[in-house]
Amino acid sequence: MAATHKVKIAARLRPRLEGEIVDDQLKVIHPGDDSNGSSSNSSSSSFSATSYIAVTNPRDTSQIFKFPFSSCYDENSTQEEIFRNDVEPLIDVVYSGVTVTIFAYGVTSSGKTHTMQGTKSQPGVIPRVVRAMFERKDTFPQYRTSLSVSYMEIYKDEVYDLLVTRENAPKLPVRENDAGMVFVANLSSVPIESAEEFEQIYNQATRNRSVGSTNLNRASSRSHAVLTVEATMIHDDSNTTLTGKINLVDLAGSENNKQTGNDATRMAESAAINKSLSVLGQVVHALNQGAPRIPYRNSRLTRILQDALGGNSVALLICNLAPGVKFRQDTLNTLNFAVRTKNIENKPVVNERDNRPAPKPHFSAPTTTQTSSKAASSSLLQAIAGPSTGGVVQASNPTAGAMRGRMSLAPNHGSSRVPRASLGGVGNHYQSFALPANGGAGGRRLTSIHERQAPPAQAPAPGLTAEEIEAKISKAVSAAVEAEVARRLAEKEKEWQEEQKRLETVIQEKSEEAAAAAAAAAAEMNRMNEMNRRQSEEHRRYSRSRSRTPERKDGRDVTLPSGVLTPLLKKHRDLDQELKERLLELERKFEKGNKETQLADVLSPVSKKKTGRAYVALARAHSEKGDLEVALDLYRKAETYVPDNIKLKERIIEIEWAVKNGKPYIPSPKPPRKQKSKKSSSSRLRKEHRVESENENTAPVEDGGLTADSVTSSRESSSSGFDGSATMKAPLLLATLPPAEFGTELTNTKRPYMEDVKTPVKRQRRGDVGYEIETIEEEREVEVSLEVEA
Ligand SMILES: Nc1ncnc2c1ncn2[C@@H]1O[C@H](COP(=O)(O)OP(=O)(O)OP(=O)(O)O)[C@@H](O)[C@H]1O
Repeated sequence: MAATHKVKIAARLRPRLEGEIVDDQLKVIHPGDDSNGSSSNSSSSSFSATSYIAVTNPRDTSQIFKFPFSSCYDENSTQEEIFRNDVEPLIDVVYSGVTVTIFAYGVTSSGKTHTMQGTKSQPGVIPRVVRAMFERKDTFPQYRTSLSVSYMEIYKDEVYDLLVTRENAPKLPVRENDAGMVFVANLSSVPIESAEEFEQIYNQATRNRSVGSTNLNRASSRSHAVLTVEATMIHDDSNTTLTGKINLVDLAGSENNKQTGNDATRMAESAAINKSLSVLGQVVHALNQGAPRIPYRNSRLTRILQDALGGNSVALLICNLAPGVKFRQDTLNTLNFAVRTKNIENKPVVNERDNRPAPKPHFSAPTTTQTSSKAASSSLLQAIAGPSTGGVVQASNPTAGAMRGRMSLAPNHGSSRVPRASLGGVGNHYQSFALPANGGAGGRRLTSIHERQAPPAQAPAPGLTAEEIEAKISKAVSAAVEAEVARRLAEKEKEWQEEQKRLETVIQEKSEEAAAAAAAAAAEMNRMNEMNRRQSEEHRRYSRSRSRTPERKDGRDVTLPSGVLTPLLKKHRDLDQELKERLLELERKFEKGNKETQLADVLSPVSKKKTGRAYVALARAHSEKGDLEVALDLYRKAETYVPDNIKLKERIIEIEWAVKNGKPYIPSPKPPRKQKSKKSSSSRLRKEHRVESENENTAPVEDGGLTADSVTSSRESSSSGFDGSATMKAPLLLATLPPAEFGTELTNTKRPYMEDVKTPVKRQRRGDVGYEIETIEEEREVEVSLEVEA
């Protein structure tokens, strides 16, 4: 008959902590409470089959979720109550040779460690269990009973022995024996003689546990801790050993990194914690769904808890709840997890071993079962089964007889730290009797083989005695059994290797992904740094040149005044290598494939200057209009014709800067034409100037170029529209400027800039008079210098 025991759930709400904002949306309701759950703050917490946890839906406060559990503890509950109600009855189950697992689950800071470990004044489940184990130890006079303890933590998905000093603690492998039992290899087990001795060992070991401070918990567990107390009961008369165990698991809490304020180390821990808890959820889900494959192997935590979830142990889940508002969603998650877990059915078995030497296998030997211990555990399991338990619980080990004698290694308790079996019960030199009841047991297979071999024995060959026939059959059965065992071992080994390979591939992939991401991030970082460096370099240069004028005036932005760089650049022209390179690059860029360049090549020097001036004038008109990108383009075209004009280069840089930084660019008023006779000393220049002066009002076209003067005269003579003759005379300019825009621009730019230059009042409006004069002087230079240099 199938013996099942559902995982039992106890929910515990911790009291409010100092500074915590708590509302009344999470309550423990006991039978007899009114509909508002007003009695949940009764002085004594309650334990009842019909208690439930009530949580108001955070999205719709009119809706209340109810989570009924066989045990619900409110914020006034004591450690003693929880122990008496839910834990103590399990002690006798342990002494009947069954494995019991109690685990505390909940969000970080919900009180798991408090419940399991407690404090000196309020000892939790662990110290109370050990005390009770010692108290019960001598009540089974037919057994010689000894207790031992092992303690491990799963930190970032690696298992460490907490009973050895941290420096010496290697990562321990999790393995599975051929009967499908999971165990931690080389985990030490320490015999204990008294509760006091245990406490000493435990306190020391707890200091080895990974604990860290987060925003939510000053001493937050960064690992899952599993303490196992094992009772070994030797029955001398029957020469059998009964092994009962209790696993006490303090899980690390699920974490929301936004709330915990985790740093990089804590984040890595948190990721491992959350991942293992998520796999735990998947395991529970798969068990509920009756999935063909349960993902125990996806984390070490679930592999180790395998026996407690759908395995062969009796399990109690203590669900810890935090009352704070900030935990509301986590509380709902925890309760949902608990609801799903309570449907999981385990099939507890009695772990009993026959220490007598193996009898010769006999095909017709009657199967001997350990009825006394089975009966004891069966009745105990029935006693602890709550209303949620599915039917009569009956532990059985149908193959104990079949296994008899073959597993005769006695557990070694002689030395103080002996690598021993832990959860699941099988160490490298110690065999458990627990066989999975859900189909994979080697023992069952052996039984069926035994049965399959039986028929030939019932038809003895003629001429052989009964003993001879029996011997032959026994030999055949032994051979078959050995072959089967070898096959199963090979299968397991293959499976294990495949799993290892798969994990290695996953790890490899993940590390490659991480490396690629890190490289990309580093490259991006370098690019950003380089950009920042360039920008600040550029900014520094400009700031230096602007240091004579305040950044802001009357709260409004003052853009970089044009021409302000002139003295500086002149002075440091040869030294400013970067600027030179940039200018050269700009020249190259615009020279390459530029029609203007080709045209400039065939123009005379004078025509080049004139065309350049024309472009400057147009560019200036655009910049005054705020159309900086077009202006920039025109200035660059002008540069094609007058590549050596330093003023022009400065202008281009200034406008580039303004465009790049989204700043306005306010050009100074158009400078007055210079008296060329004053500036120029060469007769050649004077002659050219004369020619230009003569042609000033006729807007001459020379070699297809349009002079700045022609545009200027058009501007001054026309208040609207575009001069058609200019269209004919300036084909190059028309290509860059639509007539309509040009007309607008003519209207807008018609202003008496000559007067402006000379009127102190106007200059004062912009601030510093001296500065203004200087600026305008330099402005003037940009355009006039074209003539001068020609
Ligand atoms: N029932 C309780 N009575 C009084 N204080 C409690 C109770 N439960 C928890 N606390 C207090 O709440 C705080 C957080 O509890 P605890 O460290 O046990 O949480 P935890 O769930 O183990 O957290 P983590 O997962 O981060 O380790 C502690 O200061 C603890 O003393």
